[in-house]
Parts: sequence; structure tokens; C-alpha cells
Amino acid sequence: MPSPVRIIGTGLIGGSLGMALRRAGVDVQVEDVSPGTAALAVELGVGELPTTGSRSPELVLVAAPPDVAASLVDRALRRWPDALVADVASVKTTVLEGLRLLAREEDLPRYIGGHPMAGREVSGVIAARADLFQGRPFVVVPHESTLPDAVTVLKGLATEIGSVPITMDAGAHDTAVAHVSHVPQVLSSLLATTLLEPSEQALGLAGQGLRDTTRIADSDPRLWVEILGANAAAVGEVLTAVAARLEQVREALTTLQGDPDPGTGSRRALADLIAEGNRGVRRIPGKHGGGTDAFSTIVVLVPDRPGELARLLTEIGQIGVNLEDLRLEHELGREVGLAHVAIDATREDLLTRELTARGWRVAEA
Ligand SMILES: NC(=O)C1=CN([C@@H]2O[C@H](COP(=O)(O)OP(=O)(O)OC[C@H]3O[C@@H](n4cnc5c(N)ncnc54)[C@H](O)[C@@H]3O)[C@@H](O)[C@H]2O)C=CC1
Ligand SMILES: O=C(O)C(=O)Cc1ccc(O)cc1
Repeated sequence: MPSPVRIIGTGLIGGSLGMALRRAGVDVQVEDVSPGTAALAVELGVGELPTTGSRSPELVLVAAPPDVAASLVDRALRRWPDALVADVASVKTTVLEGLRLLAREEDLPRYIGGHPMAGREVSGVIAARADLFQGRPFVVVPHESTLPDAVTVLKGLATEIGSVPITMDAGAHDTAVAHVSHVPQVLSSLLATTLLEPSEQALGLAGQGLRDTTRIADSDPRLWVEILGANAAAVGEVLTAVAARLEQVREALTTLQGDPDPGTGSRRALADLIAEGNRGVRRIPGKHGGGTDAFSTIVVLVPDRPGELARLLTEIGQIGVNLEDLRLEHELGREVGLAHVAIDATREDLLTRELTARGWRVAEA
């Protein structure tokens, strides 16, 4: 691992990177445009403030907003002529294009793009966590002249902080994140804007579905203006298709009012939407969505009494089944919570049988 690593921009991502690297034994130096933020980062264990006597960094990580990333990378390349320099901005083409305008030709091979696909809807160093990148993809984005050593170093860093390195070029990265991150942000925000209208009583009926689909609507507007603006073409293309689909749904619903002629196919249009959505969600890799059949989720009803969830987890352990993931759904005033328990698919029947025998109520997710 390179050491020292200089982190420029110690907010949520820079702070989390520093904490994770320090845990891996790396000497981390912190720098931020806000001295207060840098001082707080030191107090939170992100790294140390560099002094005049500090060693030059072997690697610089720029974790500032996307609009300043290219100029900070260029400055770092000039300040430390022997260091590798990476940025972690959520968009990669605009940073690379900006850098091509600013940087000296001979400095460019020491630059490599990066993007940890992990975040939180809260920003700032106060929300930083050493385990933020655990199990998450980390996109490594070399350009034509990137040094092979830079690719090796960034992939090694990604692995060291617990994430999974994936190499892509900037264009493929930006198209991919338009689909999996940027359009979801727009649609989640759009959905949340519809909640400004209903009464409080109406909102009191909200369940987990609304919470799931609006979680990221709480994101930072300043950051997202930069991200969406910098990936406007790719995001716009997906949204054009979404808008056409939305119009079809709206038309089908208009036709369905009154006494629709089955010949119009309106019910079919709605059924197609939901069914295609089913197919889409199953393509999300990982524990919940599919892409792999390795995990199953069972839902266990947990009485709203102290210690019940702990008892459930203990008994799952006693049955000898490894818990892969756990989500608790609990609405105020409800007498039971729903524990969504993700486990190895081959253990589902055993666990369902054993928990039922022990008096738990189990439903399939
Ligand atoms: N928030 C997220 O979920 C993710 C964000 N990213 C990317 O990481 C980068 C940082 O995002 P966050 O940590 O969420 O933002 P943040 O707002 O928590 O932190 C940004 C930090 O950069 C500092 N900063 C701003 N201008 C600077 C400058 N000129 N020089 C030095 N420091 C400067 C700010 O003072 C702040 O401490 C962005 O490029 C973002 O696109 C990447 C993955 C996930
Ligand atoms: O919360 C989530 O699910 C995210 O995926 C967060 C996220 C936000 C911005 C990024 O550039 C990368 C990841």
C-alpha cells in the first residue's frame, strides 16, 4: 500500500477513505478548503494535518465535489511530481476532459479515476465511516496513458478497504452510473416531491414501500446538481425513455376511467409495466434483488417486546444458519415488526421449519 496518502476534501467520502486506510495501517494526511472540516476530520480519526516537515504523499486522493475535481487533481500532479493522483468523483468523463485542458501532458499518466460505489444520503465528515466501502464495487477508471502501476495501486487500495475493484473506461462508467445511481436519484426525488401535497393524516399511512423508494431523496442538493449536470447526456437519455413510459401509463389510466373497451389494451399496458419491473429488479445483483439465486429472504414476525429480536437472532444461530443480511420493518403502533432475514437459499426450508417449530410465525418474502 502507498503511504503517506494525502486526502484532499475530507467530507463523507474522503473522511471514510481516511478512516478505512488508517485502519489498514496507512499514514493519512488530510486537507480541506475548510480548516474547520480538516480539524474535525483529525478529531474523528481520519488522519493527521500535514506540517512543513511531513513526507510527500505517494498517493493523493481528491474527494472534493465534481466541479473542482479536475483543478485539484491538476494542482496535486504539479505539487507532487512523483505521486499518483486519483479522484473519486461520481462522474468520470467531465473530470478527465477538464484535466486534459488543464494538466501538462507529461503529468497525465500519473492520474487515474476512481469511484467507490458507496455513499449515504447524508454528507460531511461527521457521517464518515471506516466500513462504508465494505463489499461495494469500486470503479477504477484508467485513461489511454494511465501508468499500469496506477491501476495496480488503486485496485490494491480498493481491495484493502474491503471493496471490489472493477475496471471501466470513463464513458462506460458514466453510462452505467446514469442507470444505477443518477436516474434513481432523480426518480426518488421526483417521487418525494409528490409528498408535499397530502395531509399529515394521509402520510401517516405510509409503509415500507414509500420509505424504500424515497430513502435517497434526502441527498445533498448542491452535490447532486454537480453530479447530474456533469452526466447530463447519459441521464437525459434514460429519462427520455422513462418519460415515454410514464406517458403510456398515464394514458392507460385515463382510458381506464369510466367503462373502457378491453380492446384498448390499457390493462395490458399496466400489467406489462409491473411485469417488466419485476424482470428489472431481479437483474440487480446481490443479496436481495437477484442476479444470483444464492440467497433467500424469509420474513419473521417479531413481537414488539424488548429482547425479541435478539432472541430470534440467537435461535437462528442455534439452528446453525448463517445470517447474510437483516432488515427490520417496524411501524409505530404496530404490535409486531417484520424481520427480513436473508440466508443461503439452500437453508431456507430448514430455517422455516425450525423457527416455526419454535413458535415463530414465518412468511416468505
Ligand atoms: N456522497 C456520496 O454518496 C458519494 C460521493 N462521491 C463523490 O465524492 C466526492 C465527495 O463527495 P462527499 O464526500 O459526499 O461530499 P462532502 O460534501 O461530504 O465532502 C466534500 C468535501 O470537499 C471539501 N472541498 C470542497 N471544495 C474543496 C476544495 N477546493 N479543496 C479542498 N476541499 C474542498 C468540502 O469542504 C467537503 O469537506 C464528490 O466528488 C462525489 O461526487 C463518490 C461516491 C459516493
Ligand atoms: O445509497 C446508495 O445506494 C448509493 O448508491 C449512494 C451513492 C451515491 C453517489 C455515488 O456516486 C455513489 C453511490
